[in-house]
Amino acid sequence: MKELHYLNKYFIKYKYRFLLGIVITIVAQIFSLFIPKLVGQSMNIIDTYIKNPINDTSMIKKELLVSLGLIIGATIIAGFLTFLMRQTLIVMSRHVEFDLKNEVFQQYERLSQSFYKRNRTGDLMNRISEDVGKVRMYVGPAVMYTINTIIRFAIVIVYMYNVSPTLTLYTILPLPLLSYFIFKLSVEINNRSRIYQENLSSLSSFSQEMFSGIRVIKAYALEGQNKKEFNNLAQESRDKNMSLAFVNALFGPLMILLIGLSNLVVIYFGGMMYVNGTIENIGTIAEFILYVNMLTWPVASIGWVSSLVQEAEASQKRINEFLKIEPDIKNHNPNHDSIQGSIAFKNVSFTYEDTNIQALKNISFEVKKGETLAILGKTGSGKSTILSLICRLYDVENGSITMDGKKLADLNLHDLRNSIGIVPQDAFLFSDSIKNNIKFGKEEATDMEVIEAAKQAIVHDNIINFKNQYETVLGERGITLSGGQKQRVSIARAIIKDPEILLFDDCLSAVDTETEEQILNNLFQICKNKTTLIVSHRVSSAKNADKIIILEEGEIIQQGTHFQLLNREGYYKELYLKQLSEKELS
Ligand SMILES: Nc1ncnc2c1ncn2[C@@H]1O[C@H](COP(=O)(O)OP(=O)(O)OP(=O)(O)O)[C@@H](O)[C@H]1O
Repeated sequence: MKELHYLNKYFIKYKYRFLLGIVITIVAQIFSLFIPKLVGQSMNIIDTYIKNPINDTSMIKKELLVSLGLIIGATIIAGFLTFLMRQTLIVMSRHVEFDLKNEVFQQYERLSQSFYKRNRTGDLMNRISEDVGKVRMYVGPAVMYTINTIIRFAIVIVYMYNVSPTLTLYTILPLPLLSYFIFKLSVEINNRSRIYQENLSSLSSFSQEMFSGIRVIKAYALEGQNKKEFNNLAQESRDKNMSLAFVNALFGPLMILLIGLSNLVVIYFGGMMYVNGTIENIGTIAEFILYVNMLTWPVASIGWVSSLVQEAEASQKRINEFLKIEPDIKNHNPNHDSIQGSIAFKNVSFTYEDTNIQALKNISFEVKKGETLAILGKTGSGKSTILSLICRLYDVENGSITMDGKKLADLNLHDLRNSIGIVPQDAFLFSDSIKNNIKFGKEEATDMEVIEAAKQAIVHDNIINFKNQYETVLGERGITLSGGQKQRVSIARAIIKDPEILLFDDCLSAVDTETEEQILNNLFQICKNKTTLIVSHRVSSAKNADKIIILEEGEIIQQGTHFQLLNREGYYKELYLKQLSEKELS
């Protein structure tokens, strides 16, 4: 139960609802307990008539009708109160579920990039859906049935004891057995259901990946192979489900068997006691049979609830592990910083912890506010890493990175990231309208601003050719943009933000050179007062920059302006000549 203590704060938060739920449960139990008493009384009326038959039965009929009316009344009130009990306690658990989901999600948002590399998306999704769902079963049904059981037990046993202590003892004797069997069965159901869930998650991961890669699958004609793999997984899933269905099917009959057993005990011992005169009224037996039936579910629920608590404990443990993780990148400065955009790297070396790859070696350069720096180099030479470090997705341990003369780590993290507009290499767009995708950079942007940004990114003409224009939905249920269109929407998103620093990570690779030229001309105007870093493989993207650095295996091998570098033998000149001849050829 240690891990579940974490949830106490939610019980405190919803204490009034919780207390109300307990009060309603007590009142509901009291009303439901009138019923056996009234049934017992009715039986006694009949018993008295059988023992002393009279001609005028109208009195008996009247008494029976009154009893019947009272039974119906008590049943309706008890039913309504049970409904209210669920409305308070189960609804409270839904509130806790909502709060906990939000808490986990907020924690996900806080955590750094490295966390996402260590954990699989499926696991993250499971925490927020499956695990939170299991915890809710503890906060809701488990707590509700425990309260219900305790209250019902306390009241019923007192009632029964007052009527006949001996028969009470016989009645409750088989109940621990019932609870034990139900517990064992619930544990087995949970185990099999976990195995089935795991299998189901492999099946859905496989399908999800297949749908995402459907183009490659079709192009390589791999449908048959995939079908076979899917079939195997689906068969496994079916077998697991059947084994789960088997134990599930035992639950009902086992309950009925054990309830029947308890009833037999009451009938047998109650009958014997009636015969030898230990109990006076036959109605007592009927009353006890109803008590037994009222007790069996709460007793059975002890077993079921214990397995729910076990499950919830395991789930909360996993959730707590995530909630306790501190992000690697923390904000050390609560005060606001106004960022100008002068960036300086001094002897920066950087190694990715997980892969142990040294991406940067002793890098030093400076970009002043309003300047443009182009970074060129072979693939894997460390260009994107420089941009990641500027966004403080990782902290450096060797060397220093400063912004406006202040260490990056000493700046307010939110202000730093807010001052940056980044266009990543793999332009990610959300399954939303084009307009909202662009507005992601500035939520309050007007339609005019959206159109203006799209025009600057040379994607406006493409957008207005779509049937729904800026309202066109992208992604799974919408249209698929071409690589170049995606890149340009992503550029528009950065432009609309109007940040102090713009970082373009090889984001023109999928557009033709003519469009590239147009975009670069526009960017040249937009970026006049902004610090701009352009990562590229093309000289055309770099030639107008104030400074160009060339990276090779994490080291700067050349730096200077376009003309300075053209006058030196080396990577840049070779690249220029190669790309020039390619252009001439085309
Ligand atoms: N998130 C990461 N975790 C671990 N290693 C990484 C990560 N990102 C990059 N690397 C490694 O660091 C090195 C530099 O990668 P980086 O992405 O900075 O190169 P790049 O010059 O931008 O390459 P490209 O031109 O192909 O985009 C590579 O060897 C890469 O495998």
